[in-house]
Amino acid sequence: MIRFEGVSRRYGEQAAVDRVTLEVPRGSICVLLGESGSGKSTLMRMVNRLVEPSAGRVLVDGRDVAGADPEELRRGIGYVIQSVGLFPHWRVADNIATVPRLLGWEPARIAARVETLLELVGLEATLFRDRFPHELSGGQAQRVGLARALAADPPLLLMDEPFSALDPGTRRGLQVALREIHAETGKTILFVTHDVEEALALADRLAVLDQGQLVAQGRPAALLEGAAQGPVRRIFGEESLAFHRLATLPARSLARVGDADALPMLPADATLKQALMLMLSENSARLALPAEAGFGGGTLHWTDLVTAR
Ligand SMILES: Nc1ncnc2c1ncn2[C@@H]1O[C@H](COP(=O)(O)OP(=O)(O)OP(=O)(O)O)[C@@H](O)[C@H]1O
Repeated sequence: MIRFEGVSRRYGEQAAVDRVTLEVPRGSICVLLGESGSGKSTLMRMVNRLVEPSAGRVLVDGRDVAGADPEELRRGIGYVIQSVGLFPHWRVADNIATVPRLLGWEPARIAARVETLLELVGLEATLFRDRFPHELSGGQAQRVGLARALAADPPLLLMDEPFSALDPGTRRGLQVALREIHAETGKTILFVTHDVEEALALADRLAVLDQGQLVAQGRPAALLEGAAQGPVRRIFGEESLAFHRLATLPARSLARVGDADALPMLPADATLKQALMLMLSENSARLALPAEAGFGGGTLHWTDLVTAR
């Protein structure tokens, strides 16, 4: 879907992005992770031509974006940023309808689309449609921003630290909402964050940037397998690596057959990190895992979890 081929971006002597080659498969959530100044936003903004590469090229669906008309390109790519950027004097519905209007959709089709999108992002249409941006909380505004980016049903979404200004609870809620929307719509999503937990909560694939260079890429579990070295070790935090690794593994991978009666119950798709958190909060060294298609259910034991590799 997106292919960066040896792309660099220089500002004077400095390479903000340095010879990055990376493929983002169709339908995946690929997270660009790195410390502040590592080049994440610069790399992402090459996709919708807010930044032009000094070298290399960016392909979307096999086509070099350098040959596309920037306005037209951007209309086909959803873009969500931290500051949301809603038009303050427009109601929520009008904000969401920005691109469909530009595309000349009929009013009835636009109104129906706005309703669908508000529901999709978890906002009741009758309550929110006619509000102005200043009548929304930060989390609600970000949901509207997401609805606006999805309005014309673009196959690709670029999301640049969209949840960074929100409190931890709201942020987790939006991460869950985004995963659900992704499962429902199958969009390809390129997501920038410097937050390791957010990256692991969202990513099908991770691309780790350090000083403009791509230093690791792949599935989160593979990336954190064994002893991560160098910048990856630093970015994930040496003392937290084992904990983060638990977030990449399904709880059911360590399930034993056993009597689960009266034990605290995990969701079927929980990770080992969620299991550890539930054990701590419930003061229970054992948990139950529900049966699901292809899995007969079972129990999870603290001793297995702490010795997991
Ligand atoms: N227009 C510009 N002119 C000069 N330098 C720039 C410009 N844009 C970015 N840079 C530099 O390029 C480097 C990478 O910036 P970028 O914004 O891509 O990093 P980032 O990883 O997204 O950081 P953050 O998480 O803080 O947003 C930084 O050192 C930044 O100062």
